[in-house]
Amino acid sequence: MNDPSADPAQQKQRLRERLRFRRKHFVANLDAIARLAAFRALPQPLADLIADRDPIAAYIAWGDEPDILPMLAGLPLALPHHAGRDPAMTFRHWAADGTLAKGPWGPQQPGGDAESVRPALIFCPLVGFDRRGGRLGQGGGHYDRYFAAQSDIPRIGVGWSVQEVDAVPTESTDAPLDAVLTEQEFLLCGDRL
Ligand SMILES: Nc1nc2c(c(=O)[nH]1)N(C=O)[C@@H](CNc1ccc(C(=O)N[C@@H](CCC(=O)O)C(=O)O)cc1)CN2
Ligand SMILES: Nc1ncnc2c1ncn2[C@@H]1O[C@H](COP(=O)(O)OP(=O)(O)OP(=O)(O)O)[C@@H](O)[C@H]1O
Repeated sequence: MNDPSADPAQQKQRLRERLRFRRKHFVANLDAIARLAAFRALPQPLADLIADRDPIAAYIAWGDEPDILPMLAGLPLALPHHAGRDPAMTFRHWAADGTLAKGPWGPQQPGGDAESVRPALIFCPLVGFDRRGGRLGQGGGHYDRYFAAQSDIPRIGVGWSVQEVDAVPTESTDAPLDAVLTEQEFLLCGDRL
């Protein structure tokens, strides 16, 4: 379990491995109907929160991440974009019929001609989370850097319920989530939303 002598970065890396394993098995064993239903409907409090926000940053699901695009259909969207295999991440406008290309870190991203934009709210994929808004990502610090630079943009983590832990180890560069969406609940964290 948690090794208190390890530094937070090491603790996070161990936790990532455990939670990716847990996520993989959870998704592989999901009942077909439950899988179809998961993340399909916007919970009403969340629908109220994102109304009139333009654009909303989503992501193209990668591996076992939840696919939130059906839930956001019809809304003005942006997606993360990397110009190269470095941590600098921006967001670009994307319409459902817009082109996508494989990005340098794996996930699909908008094509080169898409316009750069500042999202009004960000949905970000989670490897892990806790109920106070602690967030564990892929470990690149990509979202962390963006959140540090644009700290006023509300950020909502998205993950499967099995990705919850008691407390995500924190470092000084971590920015807490304002809310978490799982297939089971929409959880507000802190008092920004
Ligand atoms: N869907 C999606 N889009 C995203 C992210 C994400 O986590 N998910 N990102 C979040 O930053 C950014 C891209 N950066 C990424 C960095 C690492 C990995 C990743 O999955 N890396 C390894 C994990 C480590 C491993 O297996 O050792 C992998 O391929 O599984 C994915 C995206 C922007 N777009
Ligand atoms: N604002 C920042 N400026 C510089 N380095 C940063 C910043 N935020 C995070 N980092 C560095 O990025 C590395 C990865 O951070 P962390 O383990 O928190 O990633 P993560 O939150 O899981 O990943 P991501 O943000 O990509 O989802 C750490 O070494 C951290 O120090």
